[in-house]
Amino acid sequence: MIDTLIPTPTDTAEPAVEERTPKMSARDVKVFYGAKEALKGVSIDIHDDRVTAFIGPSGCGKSTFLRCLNRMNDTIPSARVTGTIELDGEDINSAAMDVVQLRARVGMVFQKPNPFPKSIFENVAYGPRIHGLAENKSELEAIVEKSLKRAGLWDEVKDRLNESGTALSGGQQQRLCIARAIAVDPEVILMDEPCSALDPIATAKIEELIHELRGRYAIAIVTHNMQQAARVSQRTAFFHLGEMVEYGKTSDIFTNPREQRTQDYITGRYG
Ligand SMILES: Nc1ncnc2c1ncn2[C@@H]1O[C@H](COP(=O)(O)OP(=O)(O)OP(=O)(O)O)[C@@H](O)[C@H]1O
Repeated sequence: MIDTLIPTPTDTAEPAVEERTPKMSARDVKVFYGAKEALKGVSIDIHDDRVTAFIGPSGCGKSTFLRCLNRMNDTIPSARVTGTIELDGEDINSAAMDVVQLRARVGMVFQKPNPFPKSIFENVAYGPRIHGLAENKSELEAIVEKSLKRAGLWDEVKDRLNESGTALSGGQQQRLCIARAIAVDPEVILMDEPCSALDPIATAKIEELIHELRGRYAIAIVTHNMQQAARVSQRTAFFHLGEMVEYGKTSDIFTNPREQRTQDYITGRYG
């Protein structure tokens, strides 16, 4: 075992789910921004009931890869993606895939909380409404309540649902964004450094929430914070210079990595 400053990961008692079909499966995924190859052939499986963390130094391609998983790179004109990514065995880049539907099934929470400039209620109700998930007002209200409860925000906002989402604190806004993602009944939630704009107390709340949501959704999280990866995830992928260097149980990555580059990173030799 190597000496790191990382808390002991808590995934050791986790049952093996490798035998199950992965929720998402990426094979030889490359991303080019113009002529520059930012991601050099990443293959990884993402499972249900589990948090997968992507770690690595700045610019190594973590966010680029995360964005491939719900085709957010489509919004960047210079980006070109090759390789295959499947969701429940379906190719997400095929012409048959409805990208709006895909982004409901694979929701995303960004680094900076980005609620719409609308009421708290509307922030959560918008997605279910455009996806036709509620037949009437009371069904919509029930979805909003359930989503805010799952995001751990209901008690704080239930008496002010008509106030603007942007008037909430940063941590509350981020939980509102999580409620918004949950409201359309996703299967996967992608989080791109969801705590980097938050103070330690708000961060702890989001980490607790990730822990609670894990049983319901497959979660993939990009984080700069190795302690956070160790606390919240059961699987960790280490990226370096556009490659995915190592992927495995979080406890193995932080205590017994196979690759020298992973060891150098987690012991703070570079990053
Ligand atoms: N829209 C873009 N256009 C051109 N190059 C980009 C774009 N987005 C990212 N890149 C480049 O791709 C590489 C990977 O970037 P990416 O943001 O995925 O890394 P990261 O590991 O998430 O970094 P950080 O931890 O700093 O967010 C970097 O060299 C970056 O400059």
